[in-house]
Amino acid sequence: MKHFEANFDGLVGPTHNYAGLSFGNVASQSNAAQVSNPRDAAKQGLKKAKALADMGLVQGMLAPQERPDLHTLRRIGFSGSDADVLNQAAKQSPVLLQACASASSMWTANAATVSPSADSADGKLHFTPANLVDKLHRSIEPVTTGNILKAIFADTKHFAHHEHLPEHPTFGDEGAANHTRLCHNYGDAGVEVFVYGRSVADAARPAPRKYPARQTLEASQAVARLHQLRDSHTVYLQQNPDVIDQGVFHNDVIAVGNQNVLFYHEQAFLETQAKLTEIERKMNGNMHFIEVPTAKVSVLDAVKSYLFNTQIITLSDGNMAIIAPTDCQENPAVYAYLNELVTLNTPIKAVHYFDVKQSMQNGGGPACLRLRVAMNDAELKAVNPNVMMNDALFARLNQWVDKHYRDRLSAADLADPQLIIESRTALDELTQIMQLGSVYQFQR
Ligand SMILES: NCCC[C@H](NC(=O)CCC(=O)O)C(=O)O
Repeated sequence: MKHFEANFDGLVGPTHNYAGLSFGNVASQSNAAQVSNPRDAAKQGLKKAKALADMGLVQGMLAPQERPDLHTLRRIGFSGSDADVLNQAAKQSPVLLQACASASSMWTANAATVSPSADSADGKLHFTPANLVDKLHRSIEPVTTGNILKAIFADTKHFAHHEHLPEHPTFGDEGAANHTRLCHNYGDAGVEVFVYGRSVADAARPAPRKYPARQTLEASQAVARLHQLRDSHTVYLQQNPDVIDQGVFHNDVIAVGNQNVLFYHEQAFLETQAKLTEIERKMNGNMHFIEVPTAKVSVLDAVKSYLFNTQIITLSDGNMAIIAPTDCQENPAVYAYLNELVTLNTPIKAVHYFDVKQSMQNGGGPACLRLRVAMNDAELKAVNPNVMMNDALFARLNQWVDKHYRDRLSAADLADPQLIIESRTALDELTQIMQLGSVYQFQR
């Protein structure tokens, strides 16, 4: 039986826009009110996904969500026809309309936490959608995310789906962005590293002062229980609150792992040495810890370039490659570091750069755009094949984007009643392309 890591990228939705909704996310805040290009955004993402499929990786796509979310707008008291609801919201509270119109589900690293069958006591592959309670615009994602995941990973013999955690700050959960699974071979029981920003129960632990810590220890522990992980193969690690205050709103902005490689910034964690020792012990040794010193790359440069929001992938020859945003090439310190990294004696031998600027401008790099699912042949056979990337799907989705997406979207456009009609028409067609059934409110 073959074991490997599959990546499921978020297809960027038709309402991709810059609304400055994410306090603590520097790019989101600094690009607020810029005009976006949803068509380019979707195509940049598709290109990256296709390139990984062409490199031999198993690559799927996850469908975007219905936006503007009229169901939520009605739930908070806007009424009448769809056009009335949008019009009232735009007049009375543009920020609520923006929160209900974000295409933020594109960052599927925040869709869910995933534990492969090799790690869980019942031998199933587990999914828990993230509740994303820290941000209003993201807190409305988990129900539809769960519907989409169930439509793709439907077979209950292989896949276990949990409800998102209770919607309270105690259980602030950001999904895979704060979770890294390490292993020697993908089929071996791995070590699941949960990185949290604060502990609710242990208020004595340090916490950020300026920006929110989105992930709590309590949420990480709950997910580990649901996924039936063993303590002997689980590590809880606290993010350094000082870097959260410098814009590291998720752990995947400052660290990334693959197999026995952990690539992270010197300032990423608290109690770094003790925790790395625990990881090394639970992995039974043979780890590659690649620590990037501040002297070579500052936290500021890491946040700007998204050096750590890269994907580390294993190629068929066993070597690893980094999938980086072109922003890393444009930052001299980071580019110099990456050029040096491939010459060092680590499994990482190459870096490939992709332009994902439409997403980057909202604080989402290559790693944010994908949900990793380590699996085996038998499990892959049970996955809905219509979401898997290949020449035909790539061509079909590019046509679909050309047909339905706008090439510019500003805040004012979000109230345009035509936008919701376009979005629903597009998504209805997409659910047929991907054979997802009725996953959206407007289809139920
Ligand atoms: N993993 C990357 C997530 C980026 C995402 N940005 C946003 O939602 C910005 C949306 C806006 O400001 O329009 C976030 O902060 O959760």
